[in-house]
Amino acid sequence: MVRIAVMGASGRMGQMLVRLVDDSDLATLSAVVERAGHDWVGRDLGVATGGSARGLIVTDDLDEALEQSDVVIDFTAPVVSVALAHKAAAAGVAHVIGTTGFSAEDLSAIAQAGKTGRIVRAGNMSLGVNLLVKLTRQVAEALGTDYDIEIVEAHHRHKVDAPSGTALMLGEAAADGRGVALGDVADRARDGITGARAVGDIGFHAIRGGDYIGEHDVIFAGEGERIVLRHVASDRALFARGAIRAAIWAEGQGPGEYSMLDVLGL
Ligand SMILES: NC(=O)C1=CN([C@@H]2O[C@H](COP(=O)(O)OP(=O)(O)OC[C@H]3O[C@@H](n4cnc5c(N)ncnc54)[C@H](OP(=O)(O)O)[C@@H]3O)[C@@H](O)[C@H]2O)C=CC1
Ligand SMILES: O=C(O)C1=N[C@H](C(=O)O)C[C@H](O)C1
Repeated sequence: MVRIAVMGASGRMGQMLVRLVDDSDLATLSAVVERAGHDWVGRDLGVATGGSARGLIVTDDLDEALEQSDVVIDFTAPVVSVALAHKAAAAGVAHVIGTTGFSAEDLSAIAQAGKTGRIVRAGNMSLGVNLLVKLTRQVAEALGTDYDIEIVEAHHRHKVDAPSGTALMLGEAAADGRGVALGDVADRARDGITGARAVGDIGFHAIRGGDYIGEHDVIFAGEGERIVLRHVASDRALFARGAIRAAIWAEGQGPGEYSMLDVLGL
């Protein structure tokens, strides 16, 4: 059994992960972590989630949690995930990062931790989206810049980052298919007299509202036709299942920063 610690256990993804690790025949829940001062800290996890006591106390002691675990799964916030990447690497614990919204500096700090630690990081842990990443690359390469690429994503009202991690993965794949760097062609905020669309740009649009779980369209708009690649997530369990699969996979790997494409063999 792979011993899994869940970071940010009270969050939307944290609670889903706790449920699905409990259901897994291959993994066991070794620790649940929340930030210092959180009202779950020191409480039994079962009681904190509205059930009966189960003998697992929510902790803010990360060192102790890492000592008891083989892998830590982390869907929290960039500042938390960057610090944890280094701590987990030093403790010899694999780190699955689902957090999104990283800056370029954050990403290079995580890459640094991946020189000694084992990290799987993906802005989306679902099989469907990772397949869509492969398809987007392929279609972008086949069509070229006669087809304008626009990426539209929709998420719940609580989401704090835009574009979504998934939208950025899809944008990277499209740019890669065209042999360009996304940073050179991304158009992330149109407003006012923008001028006509520049050839080769990749546009991003973020809808925020209600209880959307996560929807992504990659639109290839040409003369006389449009191709739309779409993924709709209708259950957060999708992401949690992918993260647990990544945790079990990471346990057997050497140092490095891996993606879900590695985990899924895509
Ligand atoms: N890769 C993927 O497949 C997916 C990625 N995500 C990403 O995961 C992240 C979390 O999403 P979601 O669950 O909806 O967000 P939530 O806000 O519901 O959960 C985040 C959790 O992390 C906790 N947290 C914050 N700081 C710390 C800390 N120092 N130590 C431990 N826990 C901490 C928060 O506690 P508190 O509330 O007290 O601050 C909260 O419980 C986002 O970046 C989101 O984009 C989401 C779904 C799928
Ligand atoms: O914040 C979310 O909820 C999600 N975040 C990820 C992202 O930024 O793409 C993945 C999923 O779409 C849900």
